[in-house]
Amino acid sequence: MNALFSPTTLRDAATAAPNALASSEVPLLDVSGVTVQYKTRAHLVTACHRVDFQLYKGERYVLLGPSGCGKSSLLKAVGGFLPPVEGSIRLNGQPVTRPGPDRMMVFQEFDQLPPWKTVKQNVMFPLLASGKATRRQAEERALAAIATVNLSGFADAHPHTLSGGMKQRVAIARALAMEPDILLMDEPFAALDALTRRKMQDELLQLWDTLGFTMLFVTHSIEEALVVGTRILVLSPHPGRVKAEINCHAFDRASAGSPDFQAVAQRIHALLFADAVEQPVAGGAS
Ligand SMILES: Nc1ncnc2c1ncn2[C@@H]1O[C@H](COP(=O)(O)OP(=O)(O)OP(=O)(O)O)[C@@H](O)[C@H]1O
Repeated sequence: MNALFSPTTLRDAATAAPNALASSEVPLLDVSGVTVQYKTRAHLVTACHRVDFQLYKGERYVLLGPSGCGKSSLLKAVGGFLPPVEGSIRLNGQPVTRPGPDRMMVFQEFDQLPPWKTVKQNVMFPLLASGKATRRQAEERALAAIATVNLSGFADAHPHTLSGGMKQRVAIARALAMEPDILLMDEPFAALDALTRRKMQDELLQLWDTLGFTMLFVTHSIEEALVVGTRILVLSPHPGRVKAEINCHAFDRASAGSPDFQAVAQRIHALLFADAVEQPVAGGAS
C-alpha cells in the first residue's frame, strides 16, 4: 500500500497538513512573472500577463477570475502543457518544462475518463503508465483510493453507468492515487447541479482533512473559492493580471452565510470588476 493511502499516514496527515503549512518557508510552487499567450493564424492572444504567486505545501490555493481571464491557461502552464512566453514556474525549486506525475489534473469535463475502462482500470492507468507501480501495487492503491471517495461498490463499473458527481470522484481518486506534489483542479465541479456541487466541495475538504494534499483550484465562483480555498488569487478580466491575494483560512461551509463571509465576497466582487490593483492582503475575516 502506498504512503498516502496507508492507515498510518491517514492519521498523521490529518494533523500534519496545517503544521506543514505554518512551518513551510520555501514555496512548493513558485510562479514568477508568468505570461501565457496563444498564437493563432490571425491573432496573438494573451491569456494572462505577468502573474506571480507562491503556493506552500498543504495549501488549498484558488485562482479566481471571470471567464476568459486565463485561469485554465495558467493551470495548464503549471501542468507543463503550455510553456509561458515570459516568466518562470518552479516546483520544488526545479523549472517546470513538461507534464509530470508530480502534477495531476482533474478537469471539468465528465468525459475525462476513458469509457472502455472500468473505474478501477481508470484509477490504475496513470500508476501503470508512469511506471510508479507494478500491476499488483497499482490495483491495491487504486482500490484504496476508490474507497476514500466512497466508490468501493463501483470499482468494476464503467464510467457511463455513473452520475456526474461519481465520475468526478473517480477523477479525483485517479489523481490522488498518484500522490502528486500538487493536485491541479480546473473547475472540477462547474458542470454539476448546485446541490451536488456543494456536496463535492464538502467531500473534497474532508479528503484534504484526511490526506493533507496540496491543491491549486480554478473557479469563477466567489463562494466556491471562499469555501474551498485557504488563499485566493484574484485575477482581472482578460488578460488576467493579479488584482489581489486574499487569505480565507477563516471560512468554511458553516460560515458561508455569515456577515464576515459576505463582506469578503462583496470585496472580491468589487475587485474583480474594479480598475484598481490591491496589494496582497491577509485576514479574510477583517
Ligand atoms: N487554444 C487556444 N487558442 C487560442 N486562444 C485560446 C486558446 N485557449 C484559450 N484561449 C484564449 O485565452 C484566453 C484565456 O482562456 P482560458 O480558458 O485560460 O480562460 P479561463 O479564465 O480559464 O476561462 P473560463 O473560466 O471560461 O474557462 C481567452 O481569451 C481564450 O479565448
